[in-house]
Formats: sequence, structure tokens, C-alpha cells
Amino acid sequence: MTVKETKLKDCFILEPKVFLDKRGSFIESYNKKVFYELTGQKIDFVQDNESFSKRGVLRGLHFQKGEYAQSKLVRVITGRILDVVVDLREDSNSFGKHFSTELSEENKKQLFIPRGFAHGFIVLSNTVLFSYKCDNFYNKESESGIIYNDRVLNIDWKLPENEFIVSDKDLILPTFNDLFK
Ligand SMILES: Cc1cn([C@H]2C[C@H](O)[C@@H](COP(=O)(O)OP(=O)(O)O[C@H]3O[C@@H](C)C(=O)[C@@H](O)[C@H]3O)O2)c(=O)[nH]c1=O
Repeated sequence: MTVKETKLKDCFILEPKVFLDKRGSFIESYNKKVFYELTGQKIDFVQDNESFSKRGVLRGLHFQKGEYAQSKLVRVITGRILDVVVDLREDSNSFGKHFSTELSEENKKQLFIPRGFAHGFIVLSNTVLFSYKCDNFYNKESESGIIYNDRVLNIDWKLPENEFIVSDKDLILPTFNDLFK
């Protein structure tokens, strides 16, 4: 496993070592000890989630508020996505900045997203199996987010907007300025 810092503090890209042999491949998708050695983050992941989506599906931008804030370690098992995170920590140098990166079955990259960030992704391949660990439990009442086409954030989602498939819940998320006025 190797780790690279992104331009957003505390947000890392991890690349597992891939073992190839005549049968196929093997990776350690998560190892608590190695994760701590590489990132310095002592995270206690308590929930694993998986979603399946078609091309054009855009999930996000999501976060949980207050005591239910979550760090996430996200990856793609099959397919390819553009993953996007936004730093919402008001005391951070990169407050309001976003970072995006492709995560795919091929590159096997993982993104560590600390608490205080919003997260979303769009599916670039025909289908995607997406998997992630969270360090806090799901809490419906604490769900929040920012609308994907927010003008202040101005995120390039890489696909034409007429291909986006967005949940009804995500279509009525507030803007960045609504949240931080
Ligand atoms: C996230 C989540 C959803 N659910 C339920 C609620 C709902 O009925 C159904 C689908 O939920 P959603 O529409 O919120 O799923 P989704 O849009 O995939 O939500 C996820 O999006 C990505 C971008 C994230 O960063 C995640 O943290 C999470 O917010 O699953 C759980 O039971 N537990 C969970 O942890």
C-alpha cells in the first residue's frame, strides 16, 4: 500500500499492492495497522456500505452533521467513477475547495475522506460497484448535503448534464451559500 496526499489537508489517496498470479489477483483492501502507519490517522471504522449504480448516476454531495459526522474510505470494485470531495471545515485553509479523482477497477485507488467533508461521485462506466467504510453509523436525521451543480463549487462532473441520474432527495439539496451564509 502507498499513500499520496491530495491538495486537501487530511484527504489521502491509497494504492494497494496488487499480487498477480496465474489465478488472478489479490489485494489487501484494508489493513488497520498499515492504514495507521501510512496516514497517521487512528480511525475506528464501524460500518461498511456498498452501492451499485448505472452510468450517469450521480450520488452526492453528502455528509452527516454534528456528532454523526463520518470519515470514509471509498473504493470501486468494478467499473469507473469520478469521485469528488469538498472541504467544509470552516477553519481549514482549503475550506470550500474541492478535489476530484478517478477511482476504478483498474487503478484500485482508494480515497480517505476525513470528517467535515462532503462527498459524491458520478459513474463513468456502464455500471459500478462501489464500496466504502465509515467511522460513524448512518443516521437519517443527520443527513445533509450540497447540490451537485452548485455555482460556487463549479464542479466538472465530466459527463453531459442530460445524462445525470440523480435521486429526488439529492435534487433538492441546498447550495454551498445556503449552508454557510
Ligand atoms: C447511506 C445509507 C443509506 N441507507 C438507506 C437509506 C435509503 O433508503 C437508501 C439509499 O440511501 P441514499 O440515497 O442516501 O444512498 P446514497 O445516495 O448512495 O448515499 C451515499 O452517497 C455517497 C455519495 C456517500 O458519501 C455516502 O455517505 C452516502 O451518503 O439506503 C442506509 O440504510 N444506511 C446508510 O448508511
